[in-house]
Amino acid sequence: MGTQNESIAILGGGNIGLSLAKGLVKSGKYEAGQIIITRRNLRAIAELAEEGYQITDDNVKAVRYASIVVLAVLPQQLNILLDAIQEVVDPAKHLLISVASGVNVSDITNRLGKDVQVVRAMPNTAIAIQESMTCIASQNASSENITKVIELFNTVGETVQIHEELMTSATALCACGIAFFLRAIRAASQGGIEIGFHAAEALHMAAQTAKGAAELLLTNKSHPENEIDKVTSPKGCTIAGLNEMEHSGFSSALIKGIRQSSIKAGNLYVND
Ligand SMILES: NC(=O)C1=CN([C@@H]2O[C@H](COP(=O)(O)OP(=O)(O)OC[C@H]3O[C@@H](n4cnc5c(N)ncnc54)[C@H](OP(=O)(O)O)[C@@H]3O)[C@@H](O)[C@H]2O)C=CC1
Ligand SMILES: O=C(O)[C@@H]1CCC=N1
Repeated sequence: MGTQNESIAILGGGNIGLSLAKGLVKSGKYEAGQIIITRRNLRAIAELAEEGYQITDDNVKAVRYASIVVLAVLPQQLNILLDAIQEVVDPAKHLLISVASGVNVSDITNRLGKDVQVVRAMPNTAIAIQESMTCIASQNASSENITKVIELFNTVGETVQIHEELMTSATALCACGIAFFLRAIRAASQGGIEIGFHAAEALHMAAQTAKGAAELLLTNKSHPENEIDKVTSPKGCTIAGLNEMEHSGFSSALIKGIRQSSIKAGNLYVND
């Protein structure tokens, strides 16, 4: 057994559900056998059984098995799932964790018709390598259960507790954000190819450079402009490149993209 005794059901073994499962096992705090993963197309996760995870297409069975239940389906798939597990959700036994974007705690408790404790968590896909930035919020969970969820996600990265009304913003900045930075790294590598590097080495060089930039901020707790000032030699090539990027709307594009994502994140769930 892992160091935790609790069993976890992950309902929706897709991108984020599987990343969470693998991250928890990689952290060493949970064993695969403590985690039961569901999806309708069971064949798509068949190989997980060989890795020791329990897999099933029976959400009711998974909920009965576990004390922590992670809701990891798409927002538009959530109501069907909630209706399916409604009868077996037991407020005295279960703690629900929802990673569904744009779905409030009250949406879930209203749909279930039960005052079960729900903690929302907004991780990103770096959860699979224990590098997630996960935002946590709840309206009705005890501080003990919120701490439990924070500790769970601390095993797969960093966590920050926020007010629920900021969860759509957190989705845009952190969950979608990883894609924005990945696209920036790809663009940098494409520039690298144009100035002489092979694709694979350009990508590696760009990714390690991006990692170094993030580590500088996290280690020094400094502002990006302080670090940028150290790079931009007077009349040099860095400021020439930076200013060219800004003339093309680099910062503006990121800001506008994050705002657009945040608006969309707030409109993902249709409570029919
Ligand atoms: N991807 C990301 O980076 C992040 C996603 N999220 C949120 O996580 C949730 C999942 O997103 P993501 O992983 O990208 O989506 P995916 O489509 O990859 O995963 C959803 C999974 O749910 C399964 N599913 C759908 N209905 C059911 C059901 N009734 N019972 C069991 N399984 C079901 C689907 O498989 P099948 O069709 O076989 O049932 C699918 O594998 C979303 O709400 C999203 O907003 C949050 C943070 C980050
Ligand atoms: O794109 C999406 O809707 C999901 C939510 C955050 C990351 N992926």
